[in-house]
Amino acid sequence: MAIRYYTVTWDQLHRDAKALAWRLVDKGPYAGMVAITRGGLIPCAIISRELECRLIETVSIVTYDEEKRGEPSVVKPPAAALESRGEGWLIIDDLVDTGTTAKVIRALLPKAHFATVYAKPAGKPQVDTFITEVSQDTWILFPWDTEPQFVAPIAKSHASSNGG
Ligand SMILES: O=P(O)(O)OC[C@H]1O[C@H](OP(=O)(O)OP(=O)(O)O)[C@H](O)[C@@H]1O
Ligand code: HPA
Ligand SMILES: [Mg+2]
Repeated sequence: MAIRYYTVTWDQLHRDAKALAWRLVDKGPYAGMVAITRGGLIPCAIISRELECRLIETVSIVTYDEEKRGEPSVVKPPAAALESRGEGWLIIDDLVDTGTTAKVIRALLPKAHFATVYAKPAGKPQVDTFITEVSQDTWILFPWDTEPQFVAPIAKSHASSNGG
C-alpha cells in the first residue's frame, strides 16, 4: 500500500489547534493540562493560551527502540495528575496513530479528557476529542519535521517519468 503524505504548515497547525480549543472550552474548566512530549507540546501551548490554563504537566512515552517498535516505556510520568487519576485534567497530543501511546496514558490517567489535533482510524477510539481525521496509510508531516525546499517544475518531473 502506497503511503500518502498530509503536509501541515505552522498556520494550519495554529488554526487546527485553535479549532480544538473551541471544542474543549465548554468541557472545562480544567485542573491543568498534560502535554505528551514532544509532539503534544506545541498544540498544548496554543490551547493553554486559548483556555487560559497555565498549569502544564508533561508525560514522555517512548514507543520506538532504535528503528523498531518496542514495548512502550514511561520515561517521565505526569506526576501532578497521577493522584487524581487525571480527574479534571486535559491531555493533549498532536495525533493518535495506532493508539499505543494513548493507551499507556489512559492507563495512567483514566479520568482525564484526551484530545488530539489529528487522528487516524486505529487510534480514534482512544481519543475523546479531535479535529481532523486522516486515513491510516497517511503520514502527517508536521512543520517541525520539515523545511521548505526547491521542487522541480511539473513539466520536468512529468517528462522524466515519461522517459523524456
Ligand atoms: O498512536 P501512536 O502509534 O502511539 O502514535 C502517536 C504518537 O507518535 C508520535 O510521537 P512519537 O512517539 O514519535 O514521539 P515524539 O512526539 O517525541 O515525536 C506522535 O506525537 C504521538 O505521540
Ligand atoms: O503520521 C505521523 N506523523 C508524524 N509522526 C507520527 N508518529 C506516528 N504517526 C505519525
Ligand atoms: Mg508524540
